Amino acid sequence: MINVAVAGCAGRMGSAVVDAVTAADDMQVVCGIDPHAAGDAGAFPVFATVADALEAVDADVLVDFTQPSVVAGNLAAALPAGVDCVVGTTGLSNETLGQLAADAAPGTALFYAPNFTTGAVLMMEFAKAAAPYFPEAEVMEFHHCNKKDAPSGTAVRTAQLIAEARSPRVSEAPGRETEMPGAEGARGALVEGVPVHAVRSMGYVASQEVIFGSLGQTLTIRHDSWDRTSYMPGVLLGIRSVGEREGLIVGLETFMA
Ligand SMILES: NC(=O)C1=CN([C@@H]2O[C@H](COP(=O)(O)OP(=O)(O)OC[C@H]3O[C@@H](n4cnc5c(N)ncnc54)[C@H](OP(=O)(O)O)[C@@H]3O)[C@@H](O)[C@H]2O)C=CC1
Ligand SMILES: O=C(O)C1=N[C@H](C(=O)O)C[C@H](O)C1
Repeated sequence: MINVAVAGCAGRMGSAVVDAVTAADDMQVVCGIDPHAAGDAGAFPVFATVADALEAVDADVLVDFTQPSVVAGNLAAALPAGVDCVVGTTGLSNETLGQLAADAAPGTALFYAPNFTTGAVLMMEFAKAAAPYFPEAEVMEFHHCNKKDAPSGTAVRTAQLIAEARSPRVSEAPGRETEMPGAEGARGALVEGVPVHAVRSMGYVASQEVIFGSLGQTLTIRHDSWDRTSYMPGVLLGIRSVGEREGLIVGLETFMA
């Protein structure tokens, strides 16, 4: 039985993780961490901080779906204590993830996936495959309006993968110099040289399009998450896999067969 602590257990993703772990035969939720829900009576104890939780319960894995501003502190409490971490919270740079993993106890792993859906992983793989053949690439991402970070972690990772895979022949697509006064930002944010556009609206869960262009043609790769259950098989795969690993691991593709 894998003992799982869920940080952000009262949130949109955290509550879905609690349901998915509870429904699985080989793992159980031993506690939650969520400041405003701390002390709630329920199927498991809820603590205000990761440090409080790890003093009170024996957890094998910490799953974190919290906020960009708090995830680093949670990991800094769990990793040196030898608790493997499965992280979906976006907004941390690769450099910060590396520093946190360097402070982990021996044999302990930090697994971060900017997106736990198989479809988004494939979208990024397809974008990586297309990038050398198209001089132009832009990312459009669409999320619910309560999202706390822009651009999304998935969009940032996609831009990084495109930048790494590009041939030297990247086009000079019209940029900031074409933005009209009072409409600065119209061409998006440049992430690793790739324009990224973030849409926030009620109605979306999470969607992304990657648009490639070359002479007389475009190629659009699109993924949609319509429901947060789409992330759960990937999160459970991470929980089951992380115990055999050590150090920093980025991307669900590492564990996909
Ligand atoms: N990698 C992936 O596949 C996915 C990643 N995400 C990412 O997951 C994160 C969470 O998203 P979502 O569930 O929508 O957000 P929510 O705001 O719904 O949930 C976050 C929860 O964390 C709580 N919280 C705040 N501070 C702490 C703390 N110090 N310790 C523990 N819990 C805390 C919040 O409480 P309160 O509201 O009271 O502040 C809230 O209940 C985001 O970064 C998002 O980008 C989301 C979907 C998929
Ligand atoms: O906040 C969200 O909802 C999501 N966040 C992740 C991201 O930033 O890419 C994953 C998915 O897009 C949903």
